[in-house]
Amino acid sequence: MSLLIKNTRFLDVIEEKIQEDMDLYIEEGRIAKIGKNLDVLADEVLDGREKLVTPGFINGHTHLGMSLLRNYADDLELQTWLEDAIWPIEAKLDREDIYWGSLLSMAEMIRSGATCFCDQYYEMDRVGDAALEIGMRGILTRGLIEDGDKDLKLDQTRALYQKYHKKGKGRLRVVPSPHAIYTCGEDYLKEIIDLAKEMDGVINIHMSETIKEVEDCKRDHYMTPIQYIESLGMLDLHVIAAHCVHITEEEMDLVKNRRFYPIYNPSSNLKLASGFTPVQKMLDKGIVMGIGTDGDSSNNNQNILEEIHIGSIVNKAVSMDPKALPAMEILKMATINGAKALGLEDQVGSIEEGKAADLAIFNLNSASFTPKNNLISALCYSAQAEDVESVLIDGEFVLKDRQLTKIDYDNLLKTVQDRMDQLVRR
Ligand SMILES: CSC[C@H]1O[C@@H](n2cnc3c(O)ncnc32)[C@H](O)[C@@H]1O
Ligand SMILES: [Zn+2]
Repeated sequence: MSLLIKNTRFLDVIEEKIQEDMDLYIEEGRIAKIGKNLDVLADEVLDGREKLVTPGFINGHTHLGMSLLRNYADDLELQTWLEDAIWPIEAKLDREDIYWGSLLSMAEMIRSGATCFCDQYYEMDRVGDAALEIGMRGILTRGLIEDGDKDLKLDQTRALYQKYHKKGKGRLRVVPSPHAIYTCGEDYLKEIIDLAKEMDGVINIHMSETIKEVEDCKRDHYMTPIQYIESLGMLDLHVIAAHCVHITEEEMDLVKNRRFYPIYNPSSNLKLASGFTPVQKMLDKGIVMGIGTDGDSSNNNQNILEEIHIGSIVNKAVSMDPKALPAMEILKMATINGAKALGLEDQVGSIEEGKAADLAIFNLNSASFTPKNNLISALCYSAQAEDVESVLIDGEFVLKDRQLTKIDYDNLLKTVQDRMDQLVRR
């Protein structure tokens, strides 16, 4: 199956510009050729004149199964939200709730142009099944909280790795994932680090999200959270570190030459009142960052375009600098730098020959893109999810003319509603 997108524009995150009047030739799931007036025959030709093609966006931190809990527990700070509201109801979620909730989150992500995620949750085999069904790329991480089942959870991570790592033509990865330093003790964290070394040397964790986390860490370990994980040897790994809201300059210096990748979650940090991530400071130190939506009970959606927009403008206001986190910089966080953060830059994150054809195709005949003064600005500041006309993953349409191609969307919405109605009665 081959596809030629003719006479189009695309977001080039390497050259940091919009490439105009280009042809993109996609064959066997890859971007095979990029150029002007390509002389190729394709099974399908798409007129790209009123379109803008971007790399599929990368959602670097999610809890996909949480979509059943959208608008369920609002207006609380992290610890109260988790302990009094979220963990009690999560204990009632079954495997099928998590499957359907994850499918809904994936549908929402695709409908806003995202093609890849890094998810931390429970029942991750069902999240993997949902990803295989809808065709998404992603990292599956079984969230590890230390309790009576701690060894069982490590075994579940091993089993997940055996069954899902590199499945779906290599689109899925499995990575060990301590939930946070405040839910895993020192020995358990060390065991997880050892497990990560046995696997691919990658770890996914919530880091320095709240002032309470930092203060408790200083009280218990006489170190800041990043000094603490360094003392455990975690910084020898590739670390996908969600949040990093309360990170000091010293900590930034500690991680800047390591494979430590903070994932910015602006909506969640705003809604849980966790604080403001010093994104521009970290970027200035050369730290590579991704961006993520977090879960549906702290965001409360999986719209990656909204995250890009909010993430940029909040950072400007907080730093009182309109030049902070400009459109191209945050678009890179959602594409090439997000791919680096997840260790997937050889495969995705940019429109380059040889990379997987994970692409979002925007329809420019919309208010958000009219007039076409600056398409990079439009993607960050005015684009809407409805402008995402089609999405390809591995060269296959997963969204075509706003229709999800692999699943029944109406049935999905109905099933999630039914399951939530049942859940509250359980
Ligand atoms: C053990 S699976 C993942 C676990 O994380 C919870 N969670 C969701 N959002 C956050 C957040 O912002 N900080 C910390 N923990 C979070 C989720 O509800 C699951 O219980
Ligand atoms: Zn999270």
